Amino acid sequence: MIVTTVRVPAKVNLQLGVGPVRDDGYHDLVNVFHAVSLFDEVTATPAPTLTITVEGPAGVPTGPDNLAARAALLLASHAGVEPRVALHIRKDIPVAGGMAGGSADAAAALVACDALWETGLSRETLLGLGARIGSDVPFALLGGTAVGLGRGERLTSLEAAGEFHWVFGYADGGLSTPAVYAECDRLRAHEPVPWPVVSDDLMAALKTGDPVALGRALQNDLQPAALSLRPSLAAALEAGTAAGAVGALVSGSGPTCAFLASSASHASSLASALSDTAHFASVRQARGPVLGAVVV
Ligand SMILES: C[C@@](CO)(OP(=O)(O)O)[C@H](O)COP(=O)(O)OP(=O)(O)OC[C@H]1O[C@@H](n2ccc(N)nc2=O)[C@H](O)[C@@H]1O
Ligand SMILES: Nc1ncnc2c1ncn2[C@@H]1O[C@H](COP(=O)(O)OP(=O)(O)O)[C@@H](O)[C@H]1O
Repeated sequence: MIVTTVRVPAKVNLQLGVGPVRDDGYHDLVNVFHAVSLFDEVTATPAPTLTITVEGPAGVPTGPDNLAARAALLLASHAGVEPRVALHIRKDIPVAGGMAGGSADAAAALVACDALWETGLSRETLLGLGARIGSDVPFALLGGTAVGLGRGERLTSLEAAGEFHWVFGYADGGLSTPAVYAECDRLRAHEPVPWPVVSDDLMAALKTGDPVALGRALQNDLQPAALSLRPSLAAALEAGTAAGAVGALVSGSGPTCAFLASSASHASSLASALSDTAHFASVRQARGPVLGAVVV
C-alpha cells in the first residue's frame, strides 16, 4: 500500500505590517515569513472515506473543519477524484499559537494527497488552492524566507544569508487570529493607519545574516493587540530580553513568543534560562530558514 508522509514547518513573522481593514474584512499586509525547524507531519493512507486523526495537543478538530481535511476535499474536487484518504497529523507546532500550524497541515495535506492520488498538480496550482484555504497556506508550501503581500498569499522568496537561531516560548492556551486582528483595529480606531512598507533595515539584515541587526529590525503590528488580549506576554518578552535575546517579539497573532539568539550555543543557553522561568508552558529551540512542505 502506498503511504505518503509530508513534513511541514512552522513560521515566525520577521515583519508583520498590517494596513487598514479592507472591504472583505481582511487586512493588506507586508508579511515577511520565515520557516523554522518546528514541524508537523501529515501521513496520507488510502482509505474508503476521508478521516482525520491527530496525535499531540488537544483542541484540534477532527471533522471537516480541520484545515487538512479542507485541503484534501478542495484538491479532490479540483482534480475530479474521490477524497479516499486517511490523514494522520502528528502535531509539534503549537495550536492557535501564531505559528500557522493549521495552515502548515493544510499545505502538507495538499502535497500528500497530490502524491497519493497521482494528480500531478503544478506548484502554481497547489499555491492557488492553498490561498483558497487560508492566507498563510501558500507560505507553508514555499518555506524559506519570503515576503507576502495582499492577505499574505502573494509571495516572493527572499535570499537570507546563513542561518538564524531561535528560541520559542509556547503559551498555555492560544489566541484567536480574527480576535487579534479585531483588537488591532479597535486599538487603532482613532489614528490614521499607514500603508505598510517592507523594512529596509530588515532586508539589509537578511542580506548580511547579522542576527543583531535582524533582532533590531523585527516588527509586528499585531503585537500590541496580542498584549492587550494577553497582558502576561509583556513580562514574558521582557524575560527573553533580560536573558540576552538579541530580538524578542510575539509570533504573528500570538501568543507564542519568539526570541532571536546570536548563535546555536547562545540559543541553547537562552532556552535553558527561559525554561527556568514560569512564563512558558514549554520552551523550544529552532533554526531557520528551512524548506516548506516536503515528502519524507
Ligand atoms: C496573523 C497571521 C500572520 O502570518 O498568522 P497567525 O499568526 O495567526 O498564524 C496571518 O495573517 C493569519 O493568516 P491565516 O490564519 O491563514 O488567516 P485566514 O484563515 O486567511 O483568515 C482568518 C481571519 O484572520 C483575519 N485576517 C487574516 C489575514 C489578513 N491578511 N487579514 C485579516 O484580517 C480575518 O479576520 C480572517 O477572517
Ligand atoms: N490541522 C489543524 N491544526 C491546528 N488547528 C487547526 C487545524 N485545523 C483547524 N484548526 C483550528 O484552527 C485554529 C487555529 O489554528 P492554528 O493554525 O494552529 O493557529 P494560528 O493561526 O494562531 O497559527 C485552531 O484553534 C483550531 O480550532
